[in-house]
Amino acid sequence: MKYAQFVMGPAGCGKSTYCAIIQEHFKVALRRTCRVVNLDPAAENFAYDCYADVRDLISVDDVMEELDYGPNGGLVYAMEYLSENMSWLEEQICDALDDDYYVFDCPGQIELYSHLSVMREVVDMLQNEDFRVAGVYCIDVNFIEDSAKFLSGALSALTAMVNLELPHINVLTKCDLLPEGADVERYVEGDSEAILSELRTSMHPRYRKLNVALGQVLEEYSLVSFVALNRDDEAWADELTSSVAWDGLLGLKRRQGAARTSSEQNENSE
Ligand SMILES: Nc1nc2c(ncn2[C@@H]2O[C@H](COP(=O)(O)OP(=O)(O)OP(=O)(O)O)[C@@H](O)[C@H]2O)c(=O)[nH]1
Repeated sequence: MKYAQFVMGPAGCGKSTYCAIIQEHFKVALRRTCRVVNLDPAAENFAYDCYADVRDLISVDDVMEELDYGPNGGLVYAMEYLSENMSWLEEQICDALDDDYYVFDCPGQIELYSHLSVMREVVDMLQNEDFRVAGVYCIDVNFIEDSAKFLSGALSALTAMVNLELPHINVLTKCDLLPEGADVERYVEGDSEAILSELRTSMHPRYRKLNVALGQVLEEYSLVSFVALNRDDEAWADELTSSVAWDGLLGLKRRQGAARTSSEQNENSE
């Protein structure tokens, strides 16, 4: 079994930063390699060591220049090109061994998770190659400025979850930007009642039934809760590996055990 995280979320929410943190955590704390694959043909730069880059196959800049497309049309064209050339991605992961760990830095456009099929095709391909894949959906703290924004962020996470049918974890990024005393707990703990009660006062009564129904949907999918990430908090990544939910979905703790065992074996044999 090989492992992969599919890191998704709206543009600029901190996906690449999350990938860089995870890669560093694997290196320093788990003493393991984590291969990060960039799947965003519009990416400009990232802080991680990139193992494979979709821009070697096609980039949005090339599509815009050669076909005179705009950035959104260019992104869709590039991702459809990837879909038609899935063998390129297969080649990038064909040397993956049992227990290897990959993280895929995905583009943010919601179309890719609502009605276009390419991301699902990538997941299917990985699963066929014996990867256990988990979805990690990032939204940043802008989405918790009020409950209506949070609802829209949670629904976009739900869109990705139902389309990819992956075990799914939400991450609330950029928590260092929260104002002092901000009430983040109700989002992190998944207190849908508190969120609905705020919506009751902030939105027109005509939306009340709809909001209650949406709250129920999110709760039933366990989508209200988020793991809070502050890139400057070094303890975060450690907490991640010791969390039962993360371990169960992402296979991290087991891998840590495996890493220790193999390094102990090395020490013993020296
Ligand atoms: N303050 C703060 N800024 C962050 C954090 N994470 C990311 N950023 C900043 O947010 C911006 C976007 O971060 P990225 O990691 O590139 O976000 P992304 O989702 O990969 O962006 P796209 O690939 O363009 O969709 C960058 O300027 C980051 O430095 C964080 O935890 N705190």
